[in-house]
Amino acid sequence: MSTLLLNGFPSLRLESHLEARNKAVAARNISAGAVVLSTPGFATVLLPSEKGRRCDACHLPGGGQRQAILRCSGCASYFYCDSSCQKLHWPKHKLICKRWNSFATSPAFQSLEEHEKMDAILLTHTLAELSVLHQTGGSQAHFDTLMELLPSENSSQHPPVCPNAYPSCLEAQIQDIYSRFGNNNFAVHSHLNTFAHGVFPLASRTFNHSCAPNAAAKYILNASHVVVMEVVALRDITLGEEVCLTYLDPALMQSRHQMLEITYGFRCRCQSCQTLNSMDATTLPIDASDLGALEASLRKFVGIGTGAIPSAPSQAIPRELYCLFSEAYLGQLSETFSKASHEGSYEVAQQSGETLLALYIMIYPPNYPQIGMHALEITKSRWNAAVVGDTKDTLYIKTTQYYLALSRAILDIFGQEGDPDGPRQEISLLESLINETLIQEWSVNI
Ligand SMILES: C[S@@+](CC[C@H](N)C(=O)[O-])C[C@H]1O[C@@H](n2cnc3c(N)ncnc32)[C@H](O)[C@@H]1O
Repeated sequence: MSTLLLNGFPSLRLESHLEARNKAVAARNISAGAVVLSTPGFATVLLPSEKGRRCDACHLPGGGQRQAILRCSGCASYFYCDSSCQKLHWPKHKLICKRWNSFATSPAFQSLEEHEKMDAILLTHTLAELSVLHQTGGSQAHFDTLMELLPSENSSQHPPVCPNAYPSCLEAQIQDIYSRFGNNNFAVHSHLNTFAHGVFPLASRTFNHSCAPNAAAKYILNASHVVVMEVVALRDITLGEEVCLTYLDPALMQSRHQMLEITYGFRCRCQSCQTLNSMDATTLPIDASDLGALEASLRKFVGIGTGAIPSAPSQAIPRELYCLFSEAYLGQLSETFSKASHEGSYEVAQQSGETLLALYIMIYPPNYPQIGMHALEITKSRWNAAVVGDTKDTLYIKTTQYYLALSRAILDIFGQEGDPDGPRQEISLLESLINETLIQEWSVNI
């Protein structure tokens, strides 16, 4: 069985699972921050918005300190950092280079929805990769793992594929391969911003879904290499515990249940889904001061502003707060925070930022990177307010430092992902900037 590929990862083993066929369990105690699985993308394709901005082979962004992006002179539609990335991609790309433009402008391709176009390109790249393995006699272990995945029950007819991407002997397999796409298609991100989609068969074969996962996927980009997915433990995991990823953003509180059923074919029975399902619909108060009072109770419930590390309380959520657990309200709050952080008022930014943090702490599992990223946004907003408003208030500066420390603690567990630089570098910069400003310019000692 090709899942022998898991033999290289001694902290995991597969066991049987009543509903999901198999589950990955910890074969030893795993510490928070440990990488439990590392696996290359079998095929990855850039989102249309990233075409020409990132390399089609290694997916690093061009410009800046990196070399300018080179355009393939054959099709003028694929872009590379340099000749070494072009060489890496060429065995696959040469199969489609001459046919690419007529395929991409064909009515069959153009009539597809955007997500179907991504599927068509990903399927083309998957078949081209497989063709190369056929031609070169390379190891098919990852492809075998792909074909071992559970097919979607309701997978539609496969989208059109660029001609010449595959030899005719593979024709009969295309629908079979495509039936594994729907529930095994990863969004590839850098600092949590999606820039590509990819097929990572070993990760798909290994991890089941949880709305409160204890592990998360991150992506490692290196020049002249394909993208590698690393799965990181978000907290200490004990021997025998199931290791899970989340297939959907847990913040999709009302829609995720249905999406899991439609896309992945199972009904999620986790504690978080049960709690959300039991919250009968209540509407947000229209009066701003009533809403403000509820938001303040939520912040208090989660322990925001107490100086301790906030965490989801074990007691039941008070009924009057149910109305705040809605996707619509979360979107609204996030917009308010982003607008107020950029344009003021800083008071509004602080309150909406902290309310959003309280919700994130209730929705996401401990150390989930989104919490750390948001704590960093609050830090920046508070620091801007301090600098622009010349606020040397000690309490104010202390909370800025508190949020900075919170974001570092969380993002250090997830570690570096995606593009060079990013949130952890921003945290280091902010740490020194804040210290220098406090000591040298403001003579404040905390
Ligand atoms: C990517 S596969 C996961 C690996 C799978 N356990 C296996 O043995 O190949 C996704 C499929 O696993 C099943 N699955 C994953 N998480 C589940 C869960 N929490 N509850 C029930 N079934 C689940 C569903 O059938 C889903 O479509």
